[in-house]
Amino acid sequence: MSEAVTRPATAGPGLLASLDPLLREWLPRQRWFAGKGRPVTGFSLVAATELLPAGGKLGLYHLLVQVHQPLTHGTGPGDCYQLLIGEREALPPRLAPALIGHVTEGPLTGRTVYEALYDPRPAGLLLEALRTRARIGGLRFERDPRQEVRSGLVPRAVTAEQSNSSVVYGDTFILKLLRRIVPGVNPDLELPLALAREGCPRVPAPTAWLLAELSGQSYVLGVLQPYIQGAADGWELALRELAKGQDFAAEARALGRATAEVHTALARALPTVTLGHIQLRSMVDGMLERLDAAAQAVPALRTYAPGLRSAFQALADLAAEGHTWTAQRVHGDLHLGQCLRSPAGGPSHAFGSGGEWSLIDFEGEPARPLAERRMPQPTVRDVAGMLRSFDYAAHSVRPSVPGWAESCRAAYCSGYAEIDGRDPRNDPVLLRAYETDKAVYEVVYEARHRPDWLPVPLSAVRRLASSHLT
Ligand SMILES: Nc1ncnc2c1ncn2[C@@H]1O[C@H](COP(=O)(O)OP(=O)(O)O)[C@@H](O)[C@H]1O
Ligand SMILES: O=P(O)(O)O[C@H]1O[C@H](CO)[C@@H](O[C@H]2O[C@H](CO)[C@@H](O)[C@H](O)[C@H]2O)[C@H](O)[C@H]1O
Repeated sequence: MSEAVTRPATAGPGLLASLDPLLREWLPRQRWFAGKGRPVTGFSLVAATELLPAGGKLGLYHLLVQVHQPLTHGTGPGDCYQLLIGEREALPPRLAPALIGHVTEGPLTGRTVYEALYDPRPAGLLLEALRTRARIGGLRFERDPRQEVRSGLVPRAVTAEQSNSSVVYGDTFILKLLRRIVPGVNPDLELPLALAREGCPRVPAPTAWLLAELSGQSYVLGVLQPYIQGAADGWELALRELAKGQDFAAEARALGRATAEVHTALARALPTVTLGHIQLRSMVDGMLERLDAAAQAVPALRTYAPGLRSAFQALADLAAEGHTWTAQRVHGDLHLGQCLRSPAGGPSHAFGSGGEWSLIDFEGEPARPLAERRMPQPTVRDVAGMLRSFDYAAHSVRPSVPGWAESCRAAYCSGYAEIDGRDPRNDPVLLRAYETDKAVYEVVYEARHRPDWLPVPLSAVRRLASSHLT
């Protein structure tokens, strides 16, 4: 493994010529590929780092690749993706699912290339580099010096549906490699670090992270954090209870408390601002623009657009009357799948007693620009995300359990108020606007990624478009 920290970072010329035809076919099939539905017309190499030399038993490249695609609106440089590419003479059967293809062009002709994150040796090499705080070409492997990482922890790929890709090491750490990368500070590292500084026990503190320095710009490529052993996510737990016809209100209330604890710590750690008329107007304009774009992309949304617009307009009207709201850094894409509960009485690392809720994945909505994801926002945004999630769970089981979502939604808001002192339901116009914005996002997300699920957010759209405030 020592070669990871000593090998110079140069990738052979023509590498992309070998990979191009294979990536065109493979990339759009990946869950984390954000450009689905638009043809891939080419690639350019942003950076290539040779982690193990090509042509031997196992060659390994860390690549940042820009994918050329026609954009929906205008032109642009195309999204940049992080890839860890292995190349061998042949793949052992255990790696068959990781196959990208057999190379027929360029310098790797005759070799087999594959997704190397799912191969224990390359995955182990990344951990070793983080452990030893290696510098390899433009790659900087950083570690919190107060947190130790044992060498030799056995890697295992996470197979869950993800927007990025993760590997668990010895049930001790989990490394998330970000797939679509953008220059700048990534909230998925920034916010957990800030929360760790505040001593907030609700979020696993980053142990180590991977950065790239390219042409004077910094990119966050990955984050290693303690793995919560035996944890179940809120989505799994909710569906389990629903299947038994069981109420989930006590857990929902605990989740409301956990959310408020994280919000309180974020407000202490990072600046808060007051949103006045001008900021509110531009926020509402953003919501209206997203709705228009969504209605363009998903025809089923069009008939509800006037009703949905009224939810945003009501917020603009309040702002025009002089109402102001406090904004702060928030999670930005909070839903049941982002909440992990450690087993009662079981191991939970440094997270206090067993059976506690933790929040993960502070990346925000991956499709939104980084600057927008890092802007202070009303905390109601996260609350709305969770309320939507209870609704999602209730709509995804048959037979339905009457009143289940409503009881969770109420309990969650009560739990939130127990910590924060303010009940999100006391701000109905703001809450409806954010729930509507989220449901519109979900319609687009489902149309793009899981068309069978489209009826779930559409049912909320129907409700939100016709709900009139009393
Ligand atoms: N600290 C952790 N402990 C245990 N499991 C985790 C932890 N962080 C993430 N996971 C698991 O990995 C999955 C993906 O993590 P997440 O941060 O949501 O990635 P993505 O941004 O790719 O969706 C989660 O759904 C969860 O099951
Ligand atoms: O994978 P991410 O955490 O980045 O989030 C994206 O995918 C989510 C689905 O996996 C999506 O969430 C939507 O579906 C969930 C059920 O699968 C539900 O609990 C959420 O409330 C609903 O928004 C999320 O929106 C998307 O950004």
